[in-house]
Amino acid sequence: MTFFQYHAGELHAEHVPVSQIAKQFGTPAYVYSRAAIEHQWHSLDTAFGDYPHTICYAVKANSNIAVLNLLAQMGSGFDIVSEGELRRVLLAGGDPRKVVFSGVAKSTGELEFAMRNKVRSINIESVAELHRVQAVAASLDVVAAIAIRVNPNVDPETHPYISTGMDKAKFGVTMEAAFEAYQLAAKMPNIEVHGIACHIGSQITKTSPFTDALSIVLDMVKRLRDVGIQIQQLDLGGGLGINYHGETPPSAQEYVDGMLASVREHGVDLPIAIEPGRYIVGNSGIMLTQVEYLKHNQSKRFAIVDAGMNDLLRPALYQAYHEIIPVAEQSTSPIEQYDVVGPVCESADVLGYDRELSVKSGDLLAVCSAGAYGHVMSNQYNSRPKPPELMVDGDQVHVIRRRETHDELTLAESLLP
Ligand SMILES: Cc1ncc(COP(=O)(O)O)c(C=O)c1O
Ligand SMILES: N[C@@H](CCCC[NH3+])C(=O)O
Repeated sequence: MTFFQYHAGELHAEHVPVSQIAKQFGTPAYVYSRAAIEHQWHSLDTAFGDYPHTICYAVKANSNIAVLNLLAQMGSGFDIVSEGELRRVLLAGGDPRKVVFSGVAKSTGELEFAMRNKVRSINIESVAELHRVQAVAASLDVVAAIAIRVNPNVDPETHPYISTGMDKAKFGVTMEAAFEAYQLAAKMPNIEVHGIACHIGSQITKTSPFTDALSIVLDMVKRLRDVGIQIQQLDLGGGLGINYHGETPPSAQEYVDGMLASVREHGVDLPIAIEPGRYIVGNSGIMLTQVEYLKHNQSKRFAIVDAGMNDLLRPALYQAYHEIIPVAEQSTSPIEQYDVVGPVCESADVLGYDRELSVKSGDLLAVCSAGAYGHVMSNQYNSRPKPPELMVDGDQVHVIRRRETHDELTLAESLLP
């Protein structure tokens, strides 16, 4: 189901013509669909049926407080990786008792903040961190609930930059070290062993890496049981992929069914938490951009647009493919093959190579599947203000982050005395 569709030759976001959004708010701009976000979240939630579960949306994928608020209202929990993300969750009305805290480098200050706000679980990524968590909890005179994020050494078969569950990755604790770390944690006075966590990577388009990792996790849960350590929650991470360019990832139901079959088979039917990010917001957003100039040389044609790698980094960083489609379906311009490039002074500033487009200067284009790891990874390189974020809800458009101004770009800077 898509909430971005053509009607009468015009791309719409829900009921709003996208050209109208561009006219009112300018370009570049991120446009999200509320109904799409809700649909994706519900599809995962209902897939669990009455099996005890918490969906801990991965805030890093899109951390706009309006998005978080929407999810909090639906009952979502959150996966965070920093104090900043926890502050956003709290601002958005999220429940800290449904928050899991991941990340390899949690500072003492961040741990204090998380403990003061009573997050559900601190997902420990090293033995050194376990010692720090014990020390911080003791200094606050609290008991911190933890999970150990294990690294099952499973290949998620995705881009190497977004693979996290193999032994060469910095994430998590190897299985052998985790078994020992749990026994150490069980003896620590200010630690409560709550769960086990595992996240093997992102944009995973097959079920097998998830079930392979899960069966390793479940074996560990049973081993821990045998030494008297009772795990209360399985946090199975995020990573479910989406369709950017013809991928066919498992559906929410297939993904969840795979998990439930596995836990039942192992006799370990504990409550499950998952940490989906991309699946919920990825295809719920587009980035709108306008063609500034067309240009060609002997070997290439370029459609030079007003959005660059600073606005959407994924193509430059991961060679990620995002569909680029015209906002007006019909055009009188000839169809040509273009590299769609941005204004930034870098050769990697390409949103898409060799795209068949019929465009002229002034035309609007939509860069699809931009709702996850889009605005959150944007930056002001080349002193370019960040684009606005707009949320369409039926026939309404809400500004959920206004366009940054040029004045704001230098606000935190000062001249030498
Ligand atoms: C610990 C953790 N949880 C959840 C996610 C969300 O991943 P995705 O957006 O692929 O669902 C990530 C990012 O890969 C992560 O590092
Ligand atoms: N930023 C990545 C995903 C990273 C996931 C973080 N654990 C992307 O855009 O695909």
